[in-house]
Amino acid sequence: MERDNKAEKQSYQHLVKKHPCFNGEAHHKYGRIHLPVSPRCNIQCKFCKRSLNKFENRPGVAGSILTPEKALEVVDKALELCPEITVVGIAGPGDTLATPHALDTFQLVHEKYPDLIKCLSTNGLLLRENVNRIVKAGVKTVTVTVNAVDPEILKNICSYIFYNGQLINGKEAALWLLEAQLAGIKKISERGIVVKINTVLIPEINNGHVGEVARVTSAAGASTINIIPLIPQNEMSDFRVPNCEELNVEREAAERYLGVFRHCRQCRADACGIPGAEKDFAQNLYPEPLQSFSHG
Ligand SMILES: C[S@@+](CC[C@H](N)C(=O)[O-])C[C@H]1O[C@@H](n2cnc3c(N)ncnc32)[C@H](O)[C@@H]1O
Ligand code: SF4
Ligand code: SF4
Repeated sequence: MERDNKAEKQSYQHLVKKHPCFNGEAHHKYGRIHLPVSPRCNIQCKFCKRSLNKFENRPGVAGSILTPEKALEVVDKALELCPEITVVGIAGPGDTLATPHALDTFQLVHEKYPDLIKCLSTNGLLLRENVNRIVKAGVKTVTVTVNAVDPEILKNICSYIFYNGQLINGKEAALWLLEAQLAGIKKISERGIVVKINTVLIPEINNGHVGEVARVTSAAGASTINIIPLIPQNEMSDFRVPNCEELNVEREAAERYLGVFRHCRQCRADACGIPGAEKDFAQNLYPEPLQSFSHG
């Protein structure tokens, strides 16, 4: 058993050493490409506004939506432009498990580039039922966005979920989502996948609660947390951005339970290059005009 733990620890360290978004030291050295293949979502976070455009620099935005086959071509080109890329990530613009395109894409990328780290970001609603497919597609790191672990708080962040053909809202939606997220984190971490939590810090809604998010998700199997400041959008466009002190308070509370990643740049869903570097290669990859959200 001890040997297994040691081997697990070594493989974890080997993996995160080259992942710019799980490890602060790798952040300035290695690159990632986000493939925008997932147009739709199965829940509605009150702060999220998905858009197709070339000018906004934030999550939920991409210039176009790619098919899995086109995404593979984009990886070929990206590796030529930026050989520092070690991670192929899919982070929207919608949810990666709401449509099959992300897992189809990872499967194609894994067949051609088995050594690249595949990283999937999800709200977790459909995580537990997709564990086998995720593992088979070569995914090694999963980010689950968990904004609260108390349904009374979560119901103020998530308007509704669409689950098993049913639209559910309010506290019931929060309870379903939370149950799915924790069961999914547990199941996927038991398969050796490294799990990071994303928590959007929303002043007056979930501040003072992120330590609890870290405690509960750590017990479920997560290893790292990324606490990201709210970008006021959509139903939360009148909210304020948390200040540095508020962010630090939550990071310190979370650090008791999980490693804290402090370098997030809140990238677009089609970012390409070393996070935070001046040059983003997306403009070289997508010279063509915008496409619509059609292949959902
Ligand atoms: C656009 S989502 C796509 C992946 C997946 N649906 C999820 O929610 O994890 C990627 C990340 O962006 C974050 N995000 C979206 N809108 C945001 C906003 N207005 N402010 C801060 N973070 C935001 C989400 O919470 C999530 O962690
Ligand atoms: S789960 Fe992700 S894509 Fe869906 S609404 Fe929330 S932040 Fe946006
Ligand atoms: S959004 Fe944050 S975690 Fe994701 S690629 Fe950018 S810097 Fe890394």
